[in-house]
Amino acid sequence: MGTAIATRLDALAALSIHTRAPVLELDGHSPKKKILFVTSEFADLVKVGGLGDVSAALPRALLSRHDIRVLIPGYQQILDSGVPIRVIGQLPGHAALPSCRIGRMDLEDGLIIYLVLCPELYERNGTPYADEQGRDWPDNHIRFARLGLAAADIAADSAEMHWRPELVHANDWPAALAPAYMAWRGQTTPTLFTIHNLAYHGLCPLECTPELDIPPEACALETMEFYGKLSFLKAGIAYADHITTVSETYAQEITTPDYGCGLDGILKCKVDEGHLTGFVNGIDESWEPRTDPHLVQGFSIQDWDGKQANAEHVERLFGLDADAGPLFAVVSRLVHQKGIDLTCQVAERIVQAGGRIAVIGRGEPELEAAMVEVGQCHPGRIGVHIGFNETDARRMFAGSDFLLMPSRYEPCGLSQMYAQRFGSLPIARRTGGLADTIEDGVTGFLFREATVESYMDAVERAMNVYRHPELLHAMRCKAMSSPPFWEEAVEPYNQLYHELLGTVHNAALPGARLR
Ligand SMILES: Nc1ncnc2c1ncn2[C@@H]1O[C@H](COP(=O)(O)OP(=O)(O)O[C@H]2O[C@H](CO)[C@@H](O)[C@H](O)[C@H]2O)[C@@H](O)[C@H]1O
Repeated sequence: MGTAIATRLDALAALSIHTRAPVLELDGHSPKKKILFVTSEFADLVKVGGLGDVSAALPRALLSRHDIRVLIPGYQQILDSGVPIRVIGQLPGHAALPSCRIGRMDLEDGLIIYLVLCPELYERNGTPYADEQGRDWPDNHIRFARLGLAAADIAADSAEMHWRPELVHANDWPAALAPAYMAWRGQTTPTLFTIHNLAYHGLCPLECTPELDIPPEACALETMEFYGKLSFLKAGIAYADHITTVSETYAQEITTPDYGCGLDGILKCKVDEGHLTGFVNGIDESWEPRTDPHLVQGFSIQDWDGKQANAEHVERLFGLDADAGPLFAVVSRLVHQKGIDLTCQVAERIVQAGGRIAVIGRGEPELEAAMVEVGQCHPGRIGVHIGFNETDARRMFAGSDFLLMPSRYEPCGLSQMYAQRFGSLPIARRTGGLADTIEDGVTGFLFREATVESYMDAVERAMNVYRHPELLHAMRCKAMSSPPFWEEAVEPYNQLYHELLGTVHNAALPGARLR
């Protein structure tokens, strides 16, 4: 086993792990283009999961190349952030969508955030999508249609903001009506729609069509109708000029019935037309183990003391026995997607084998309860915190030996890359972005089936590596340098923006986009 790993590491070192996409030759003098990035989360201000991280990092990484600005609802948390807001525009209501104002925030690093200011829709306690009890807001269709329509209005210059985007980049179902409203109104500004998670559709009854000012012809099978409902996500797919998702493997998976969430048919058509591409996410530069201010103590491949200091902190925080057993971490939304039920099932076997587990997460009430119960059965060996805490999460990536991420599907996944960067080896299912970012036996451990047996096989391989410090060290070093930073990961978006901006509207982009 150990020899096999060492051999693979040597072979990889000789070959150079990264294969890079060919770089499109762009005119060095091409001017910065105006891009509106439409999203429902932005990590600095409001974050539920990975969409928040990407929305904060991707536009920043593009700032040197484009005049890119973010549009997001003016949630209570954002108004409370203390960053000054100037009102710069006003938009009328349409059907049941109330009128709103547009606010502008200038962040210290130069990124400009536009806010859709609409107190009756956004100024509430809770998350962007749900109340404090986790129940979806009943008017989410109005709240996020308002976001999409605001983007379309800004693209049409209706808000008179003296800034009009040349391309609109919408993300996930909450922003998906932006390209749709633009298409229904005959606006020709190019649009890009990025799917971060195909499982969240943004469904509402067909009867909402007039409320949302959706033309009746849009409620067809080829456009927005989905099993007798309106699907925001499907509208984004149907109307955007191009669609991306966040890894190459997920881009392929979603064209199959197993992963397509009922949309594999339309997505397959998009592939055939050359309109669907997968680009793996990057990580931002705050993921630097030497200097991250969240950590108890920094560390590097030359100086591991800080990793041990973070491990001891995590042990205390989660009430875990201080001993030599491997420390496993779970940092995750506690939802079916993430295979949390599988982790509950393997937890006892990990403990029996001498492991300890620290869990932080929140999500579906049944999975939260199941996780808490597993923790109560193994005091000192499994500690569970229900909640969301960025500092604790970072210390867990830094302090743990392994990250458990047995996702049933994973569009890209960021947690496994954060773990790698902080020297914790992910144990993950070979799916989506996990398959694209983890080299089995080199920068983590992959297993194929969503079963306890398959999962335990990978856990046992990890435990075996743990017993061979020289192998553990070699894998950690490889893992820490493997995740791409956004500075590099953003280049395919830059190229795609240029292609879309230089293409006749609605004409197919050349070449097979899905590789
Ligand atoms: N309890 C907690 N406390 C603190 N931090 C916590 C936490 N629970 C989760 N997090 C953090 O939330 C983020 C989760 O991001 P992921 O990309 O791993 O998954 P998510 O499913 O949310 O994102 C979706 O969008 C992203 C972005 O494209 C895709 O990578 C992914 O596959 C897709 O499912 C990470 O920053 C993680 O550290």
